[in-house]
Amino acid sequence: MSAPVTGPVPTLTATPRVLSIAGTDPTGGAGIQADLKSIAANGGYGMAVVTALVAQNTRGVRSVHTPPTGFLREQLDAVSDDVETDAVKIGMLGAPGIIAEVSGWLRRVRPPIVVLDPVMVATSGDRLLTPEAEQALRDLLPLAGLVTPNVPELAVLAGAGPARDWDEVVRQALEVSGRWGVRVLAKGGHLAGDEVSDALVDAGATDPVRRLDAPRVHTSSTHGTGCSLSSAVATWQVVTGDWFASIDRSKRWLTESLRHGEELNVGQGHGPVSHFAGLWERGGRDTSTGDEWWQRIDGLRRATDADPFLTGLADGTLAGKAFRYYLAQDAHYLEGYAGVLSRLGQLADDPVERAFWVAAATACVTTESNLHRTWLGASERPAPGPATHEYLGHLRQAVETGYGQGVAAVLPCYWMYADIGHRLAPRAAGNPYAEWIATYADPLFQYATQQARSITDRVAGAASPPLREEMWRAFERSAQLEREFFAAAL
Ligand SMILES: Nc1ncnc2c1ncn2[C@@H]1O[C@H](COP(=O)(O)OP(=O)(O)O)[C@@H](O)[C@H]1O
Ligand SMILES: Cc1ncc(COP(=O)(O)O)c(N)n1
Repeated sequence: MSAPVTGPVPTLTATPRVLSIAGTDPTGGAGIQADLKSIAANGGYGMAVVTALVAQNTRGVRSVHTPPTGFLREQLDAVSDDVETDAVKIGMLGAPGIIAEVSGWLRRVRPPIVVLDPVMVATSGDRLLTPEAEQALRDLLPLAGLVTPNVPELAVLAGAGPARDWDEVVRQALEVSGRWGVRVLAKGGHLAGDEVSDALVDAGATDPVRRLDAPRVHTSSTHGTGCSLSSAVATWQVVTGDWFASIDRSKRWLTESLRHGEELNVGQGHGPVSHFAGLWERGGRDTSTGDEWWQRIDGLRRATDADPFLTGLADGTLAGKAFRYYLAQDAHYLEGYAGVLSRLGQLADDPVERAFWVAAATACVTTESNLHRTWLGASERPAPGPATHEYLGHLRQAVETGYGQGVAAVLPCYWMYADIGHRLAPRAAGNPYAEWIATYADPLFQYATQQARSITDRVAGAASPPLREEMWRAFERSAQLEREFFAAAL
């Protein structure tokens, strides 16, 4: 039974009204066009005041047209005379006159949330801020609640050369934060490595450096990532009131959008990210944590694919003895696994999820008895091997720690088998193991895998960052044990 609800009932948050003050990108990937998409994708209502009209595309900037500053003021006043703005995101400012105008407006209107993306140079390498404007931009920093420089921009703000590694990024961010009394989101997109780190740096806080890591997406579609991230953070900050939580949500959304950027097929240079990919896929705002984990175990999955047990299954050369050992272990495993699944059924609050786990446990028992009838003789029953023991021990421990950990721990057993089955089935046609492989390529099993994935996404989407981290560890450990389970047969 779930605990009775006590304390204040949270009210539904109204849609955040977010204003972007930035330059344009007619190809829609950066600047104001990206900001509006990002605000909408993250659940806000976007508004836009144009500082500069930029003739640019995914390959570079051709020219910049700056309307008179008096007209900029008219745009800003047109918004603030009429609309109550919950958050402002500031992007390309270009020149000192524009900075002065925006600074004056901020002092008059005092919007509650201000995120400043100190745009200086486009991804293409073209300057978007005149060198004379750099000092004026530094003077604007204290008016912002958060400043989001990339590596070269941070260096300019710190008055140093571009950082070459993460420690230097953090040092420069602390320096900028301390000197201007501003929170800094230091972004590591320009550094190398398979993980991309960002950090919320606040020199005056008890915990001055709070880091977030995400898997690096290997893509050329990185145009407008900074614009999109800062707009998302401004939007989430209205909802959460917590900078770190807002950055975490935004970054997970951005990583997913980066992953789908190339599918848009826009332009020949650095293409845009796909702001609405998650929305299109799931009809909701939550990001797919499962997809992120799946990408993180990419190396492990490749290694599993190359495992001699699996290559032997695919081409039919696997020794019958090894296969029979594997099946006997699988029978032990399924027995324990059915218990773990029914425990998940007891823990689930949601009736649809409860029904899913109970049905899954039943299916597991049926599969195990079929396995005995069709593949294993009654006499063949070696004791559970160390890999089987360890895997089951891990699953039982995870499910006893909590529903989220349990859900995450059982996911690899679905997903890795469904994935391997789907890919091996066509290659194995006609060989002695084809029938066994076909059970995992079966559409019903693929469908169950989809359901297990969406349950995981739902639970992880609602989880606190520490719980999500525990879920990830449970998932990753299961994926490793899945591989060891195959390897143990040889
Ligand atoms: N290839 C990538 N994969 C995942 N995240 C990325 C990638 N490139 C950039 N990011 C993220 O996008 C955001 C913008 O990063 P960055 O490239 O440093 O700034 P900018 O777009 O302003 O140059 C940061 O949160 C960064 O971690
Ligand atoms: C109008 C405008 N503003 C900002 C950027 C920077 O884009 P990025 O986010 O890729 O650094 C841009 N290219 N154009």
